[in-house]
Amino acid sequence: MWQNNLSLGFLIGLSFSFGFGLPSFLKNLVLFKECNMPTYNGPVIDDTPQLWIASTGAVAGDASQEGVVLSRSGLIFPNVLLVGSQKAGTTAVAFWLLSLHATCGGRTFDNEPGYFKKEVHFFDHEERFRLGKEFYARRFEQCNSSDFVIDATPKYAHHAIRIADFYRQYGGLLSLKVMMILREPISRELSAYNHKKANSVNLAYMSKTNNHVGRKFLLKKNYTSFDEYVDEELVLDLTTNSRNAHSLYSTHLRQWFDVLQRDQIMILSYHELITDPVTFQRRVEGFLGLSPERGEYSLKSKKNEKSFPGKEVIPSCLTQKKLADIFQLPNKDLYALLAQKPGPPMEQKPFPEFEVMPCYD
Ligand SMILES: Nc1ncnc2c1ncn2[C@@H]1O[C@H](COP(=O)(O)OS(=O)(=O)O)[C@@H](OP(=O)(O)O)[C@H]1O
Repeated sequence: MWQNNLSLGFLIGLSFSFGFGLPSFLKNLVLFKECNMPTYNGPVIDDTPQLWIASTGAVAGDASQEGVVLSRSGLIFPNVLLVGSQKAGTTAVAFWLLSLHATCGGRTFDNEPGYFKKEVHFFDHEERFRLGKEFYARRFEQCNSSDFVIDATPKYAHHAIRIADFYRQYGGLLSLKVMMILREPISRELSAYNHKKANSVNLAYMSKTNNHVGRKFLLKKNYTSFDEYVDEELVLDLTTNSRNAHSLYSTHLRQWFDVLQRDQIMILSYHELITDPVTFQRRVEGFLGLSPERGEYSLKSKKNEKSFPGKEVIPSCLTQKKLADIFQLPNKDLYALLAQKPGPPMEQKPFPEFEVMPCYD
């Protein structure tokens, strides 16, 4: 299968087509000329597009001691962002990635909720963003020997412009890699509803979650069903393109495509994650330049089977039809956008159209 050979072939092909000898580019890590960190003795590279190629040279488990990802300001920021979509398997993918030797995630302070290690919520939480670059970088100080520093905050999908401005200002924009997993919108919305419902009914969880720091994922009111939630809240969010319109993917992707080179962005399919996790994993490995995992933890398809009062596993056909009508044009727009702007070689082409889940009458 081409996917199985993708990572190595891609690395070798790119390295030679861009004039990098394989051994040297494996050593080259992202560093910017303004940076003056005493711990780094490797090459100083300007912030040019070639850096993207250089940074793909890292090999899982081969994170050298000099493998520091430094920004122009001398601070460590993530060089890999998994920006969503919310409820599209980002936790499973982040846990897999963070289990590899070459990767490093955030750490938490004070009484921040534990899941802030996976999702740092810097760009999407105003009060955290206002604390500035040092606040963000402090969470990654322990990553100074990692090739890949990862923040997997699903709500970053909405914040392309802010994120690009930040990296443009402090360095690293051209070597940043962004991944986004897309899930059929109605099932994504149902999953989000269930998540909010679970948190709303689970008082123990709520009291554990730090109210001040963690923005809670709760229902605005105690809806009795997905139908009611759709009618009273979701339709309005979607038709007004509110900040909760997470499933209007093309709107967000257009912004990402404007601020980054298309090859810096990998669009992945949730359907593939659940039906063929090995191929999904190979794509991510190829994109990041990780060698296919060597006995390390691998990505597995594992649905959340937790049950709680009020959980709904399929929507009513009436509600599904209502949402299908709303998503029809945005989905078409998404397929056209992805066809028009093809991504890195390991991305699925054409991007598979979403399959609607079963419903009940
Ligand atoms: N490994 C794996 N394979 C396939 N599917 C998985 C996997 N892990 C989680 N899931 C399903 O993904 C949904 C949760 O997505 P996220 O982790 O992105 O949620 S969150 O945004 O971080 O809250 C949630 O979907 P629903 O079960 O439909 O709610 C999970 O079941």
